[in-house]
Amino acid sequence: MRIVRTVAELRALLDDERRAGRTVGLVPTMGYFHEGHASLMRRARDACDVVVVSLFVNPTQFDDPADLVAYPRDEARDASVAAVAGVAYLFAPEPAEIYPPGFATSVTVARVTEPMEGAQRGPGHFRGVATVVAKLFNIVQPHAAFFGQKDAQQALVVRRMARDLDFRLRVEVCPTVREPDGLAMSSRNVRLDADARRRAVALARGLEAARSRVLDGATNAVDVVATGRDAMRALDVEPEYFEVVSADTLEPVDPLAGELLVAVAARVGGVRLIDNVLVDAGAR
Ligand SMILES: Nc1ncnc2c1ncn2[C@@H]1O[C@H](COP(=O)(O)OP(=O)(O)OP(=O)(O)O)[C@@H](O)[C@H]1O
Ligand SMILES: CC(C)(CO)[C@@H](O)C(=O)[O-]
Ligand code: BAL
Repeated sequence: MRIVRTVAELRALLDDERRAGRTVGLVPTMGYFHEGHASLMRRARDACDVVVVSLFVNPTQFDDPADLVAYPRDEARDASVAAVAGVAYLFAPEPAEIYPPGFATSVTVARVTEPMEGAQRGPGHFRGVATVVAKLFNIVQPHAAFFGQKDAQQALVVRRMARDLDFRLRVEVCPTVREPDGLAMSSRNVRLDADARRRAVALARGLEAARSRVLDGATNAVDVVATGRDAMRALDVEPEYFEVVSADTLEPVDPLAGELLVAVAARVGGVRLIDNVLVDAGAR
């Protein structure tokens, strides 16, 4: 596996790969790899001949400077995880390579960016995500790009942007990988102390309780949300938001029907976590 620092070098390498007839898969990340990241890399390796992983803690998507400073980093360990997963190129640029002096452009996606993470983290969050992902799509020009369902709203934002801006690639969303107790893997989990780690399972428990309530026939989102919130409070965790919405548009559904996204965010011991499940209300 080769570590690449510049756009020019990566472009030259990938031009050679494409000339040789090989397909290219891209896995965008912010590093500090766990099994969720590795599963995306393996899926990309199965689907494409050459896998590029980008490792860039994108400053423009952090509205909270403390969150950016505290974001965990370990490039050496990440490089070995990526190599084992069969990655060909680890693109790990400095911020000035992505945002050179004079940089003045951003990509704004309307509607799906507005609720949940957009409302909590501020309008800059998804603008930062969409802008850097658009740049990565243009730099790498992959045949397919792989994202995790754990960041469900981000995946919808990326799909919307790719469709609206005519990017010629397939966006694939891969299942959430969980710890044995159900906690969704996340780079930020490393910041949980022992008590917070024990209580962090509240997000998965709340989502499971809500899913059961939908599958038991609930038609009102308010009831489902109350069930989910109660299950979380049993572990002394108060959600920032707990929503049951259309999985396609993130808009309210009343009465509950079709493919639903149940999504939650909560601070546990000072660490902000998110999680979600898809529930097919048509299957009941
Ligand atoms: N548990 C997981 N299962 C599957 N995919 C995941 C999981 N966690 C993250 N991903 C995906 O990996 C990609 C890179 O995410 P990122 O580097 O931000 O990791 P992260 O663990 O989500 O970090 P954090 O949530 O702390 O920002 C994203 O597409 C994200 O959805
Ligand atoms: C997609 C992404 C790499 C953009 O910085 C980031 O939001 C992430 O890691 O999910
Ligand atoms: N994993 C989503 C990127 C972020 O938390 O900023």
